[in-house]
Amino acid sequence: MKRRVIYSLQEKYNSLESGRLSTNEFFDSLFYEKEKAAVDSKDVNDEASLESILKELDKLIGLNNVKSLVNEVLAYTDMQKKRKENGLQAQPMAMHMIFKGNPGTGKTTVARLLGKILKAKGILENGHLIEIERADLVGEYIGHTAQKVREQIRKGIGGIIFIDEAYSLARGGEKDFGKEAIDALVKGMEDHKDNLILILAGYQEEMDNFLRVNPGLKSRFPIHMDFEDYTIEELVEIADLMIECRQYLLSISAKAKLFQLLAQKRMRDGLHSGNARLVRNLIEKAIRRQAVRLKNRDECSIQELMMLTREDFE
Ligand SMILES: Nc1ncnc2c1ncn2[C@@H]1O[C@H](COP(=O)(O)OP(=O)(O)OP(=O)(O)O)[C@@H](O)[C@H]1O
Repeated sequence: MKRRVIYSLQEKYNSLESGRLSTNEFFDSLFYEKEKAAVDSKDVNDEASLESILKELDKLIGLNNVKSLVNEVLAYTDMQKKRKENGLQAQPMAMHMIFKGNPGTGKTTVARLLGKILKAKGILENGHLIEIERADLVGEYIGHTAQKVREQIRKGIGGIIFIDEAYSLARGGEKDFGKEAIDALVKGMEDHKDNLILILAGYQEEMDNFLRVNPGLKSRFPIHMDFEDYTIEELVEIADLMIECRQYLLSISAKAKLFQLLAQKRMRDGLHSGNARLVRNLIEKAIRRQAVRLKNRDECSIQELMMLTREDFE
């Protein structure tokens, strides 16, 4: 890229010397080259990082509905760009979302990746995620709520505001400042609709109720995504992924033990047993126990340093 610019610079200088370019034209063309080089290299970087974020998304186990939604969004933005280039109307898409699902089903992880993807696509300026809850929005006296909401909106601009257990905003009924927080949020998301995405997240049933008692909200959140509970087999695949990321290995008997533990937990606590969050906790605990098991050894092979055994999960 640099060589091409320098070469054309030499050419331009020759044109200036021979009088084919005026001094003004010469300098204008220099600015054009500089800006074009910057835009080109930004495109290349964005493409590269988009590819690596999409790979990260693809690696997540299951979540097929999420993956196909991301595909739709990417296709839509590409088509809008092409339509614009051809002089057709291009509508920006409202992308406020509702995420419904139990804890540990990947809602926050997906929201974080979406932020990065939308940044790489040039839809959001920063793509950062701020995670907030009722206490960050609802104040204690008149005027306090509006001030708190404004502050959170300010922090979220250019990225995503993720409100966990969003239905708790409606918890206190008519007299509570929660209703004021909802109204102020709606105003904020309208004011900044081109550079801010709001995601309301929480348990399926509670979210459905929340949207039923606030009918005006539903239409403002055009994208609804259900995060299903993982099967035990999927949880074991998630475990494999987490272990690989941390550069550990799972012995065959450790894997069988992990399967057994996950199935027992699911039997005992049902679908609230923690999904992928439970897997992460079990693995982190096993890693600590492996450390205790090995700490008095004089020497450890690489394999021993990496292997989690059945006893680490007992
Ligand atoms: N499909 C998946 N593949 C791999 N890892 C996953 C998957 N889903 C979740 N995880 C991992 O499980 C952990 C918990 O996920 P996350 O925090 O996104 O869940 P959540 O639905 O937001 O839960 P909570 O509501 O409790 O915050 C994270 O470490 C995340 O990376």
